[in-house]
Amino acid sequence: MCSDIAVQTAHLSKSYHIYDTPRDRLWQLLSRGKKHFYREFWALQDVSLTLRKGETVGIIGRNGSGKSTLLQLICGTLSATSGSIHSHGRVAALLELGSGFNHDFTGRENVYMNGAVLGLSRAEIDARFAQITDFANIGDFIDQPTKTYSSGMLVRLAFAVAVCVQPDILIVDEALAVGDASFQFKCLNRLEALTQQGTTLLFVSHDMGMVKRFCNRVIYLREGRVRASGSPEEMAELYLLEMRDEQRRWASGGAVPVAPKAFLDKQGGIAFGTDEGHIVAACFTNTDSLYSSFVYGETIQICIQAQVRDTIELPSISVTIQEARLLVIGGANLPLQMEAAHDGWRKATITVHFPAALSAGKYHITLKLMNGHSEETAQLIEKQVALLAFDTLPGTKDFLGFVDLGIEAGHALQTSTLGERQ
Ligand SMILES: Nc1ncnc2c1ncn2[C@@H]1O[C@H](COP(=O)(O)OP(=O)(O)OP(=O)(O)O)[C@@H](O)[C@H]1O
Repeated sequence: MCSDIAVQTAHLSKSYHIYDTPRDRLWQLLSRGKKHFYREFWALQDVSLTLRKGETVGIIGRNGSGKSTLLQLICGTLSATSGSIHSHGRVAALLELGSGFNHDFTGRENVYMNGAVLGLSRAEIDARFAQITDFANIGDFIDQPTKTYSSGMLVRLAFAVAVCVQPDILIVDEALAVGDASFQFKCLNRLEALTQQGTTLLFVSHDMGMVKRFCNRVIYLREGRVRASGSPEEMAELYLLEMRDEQRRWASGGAVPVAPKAFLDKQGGIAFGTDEGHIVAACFTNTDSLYSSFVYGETIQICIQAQVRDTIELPSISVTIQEARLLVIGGANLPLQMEAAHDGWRKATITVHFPAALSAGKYHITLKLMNGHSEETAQLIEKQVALLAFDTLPGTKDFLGFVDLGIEAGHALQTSTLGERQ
């Protein structure tokens, strides 16, 4: 295998035997394989992928699409029905909560057992033990059986072992969702440090924000097969498109499908929606184009034209401002004032403005045409992903983060007043 490859799978498949009744299982035992009393179910089919050293790869897909099966096959806790897997280096995995632990053992004993499974000698675990307990931060519970741990404590200890053994490949299955916010933050920092040192990270998440923030690449599984793989932004949008499609078909009894649509920028991009309406045009008013740049404090103004079928009751436009990796910074849903109907369609033009109270950098604006006035209840008609782009140039104002919240010091309180409140 080429030296920069961490994991390679070829035509990897996993099938389960499904018995419709317990009696069928018994018949199967008695027939000694002469006849089949089961149905074959392919949880994973023909998955070929290559993960390079230091890559952070996200696996996304709806429930039951085969994500956990793939991770378990790669870390060797499940055997494949066909196909091959080659991995290079030490593989540490955080799969089902506490799955690597023997719950009659104490935390300390489990750390040693887990370390040994990962190929570390007793002396090597001794040398890392303080670092592990420090990271897990579960105090005296380290000497209690892990069956007395809360789910958060289990994940803390499992995570501490996995990251402190300096794995070459780290596999994480939604484990982070269990820990509290401060632990998640600590873990994310540690994961970032590990990948910078060359660890390959493979992780499953339903949180598209996390996937966009963390991954270099995303593999989207659907019904056990690789549906697509590519940039986190593209894969998250494709996943969303297909989820939306399913919801709309379901809500409309199959009448309204969501499909890819023409992107308004000729340079290419992602757009999808229904045939109930369109975003006809959009531009920054200062450049009359989809691109612009602003100095801190200037007003950013965009103009949007849209049209919807006259059956749409509550047409609205959602404007979302995103940073370079498309993480949302802010936005608003704005009702559209429609013109009179003409040939079954109604048109509207809206201008939207907000201050460039942003740190210097590149930003995108995603537009969504919707039916309904709130993000939760509205139905999507068209989404143009990151259609507009602008730069903000460095200003003189000094603040932290992306947005200037206008934080200022108030009048100083008398020390004695503070004392009285304690
Ligand atoms: N032991 C088993 N016997 C039969 N079917 C199984 C078994 N384990 C998993 N499956 C099936 O395989 C499919 C893939 O399961 P898997 O757990 O990999 O999905 P997933 O994408 O991780 O789902 P989720 O997002 O819900 O965790 C599912 O339809 C599941 O029901």
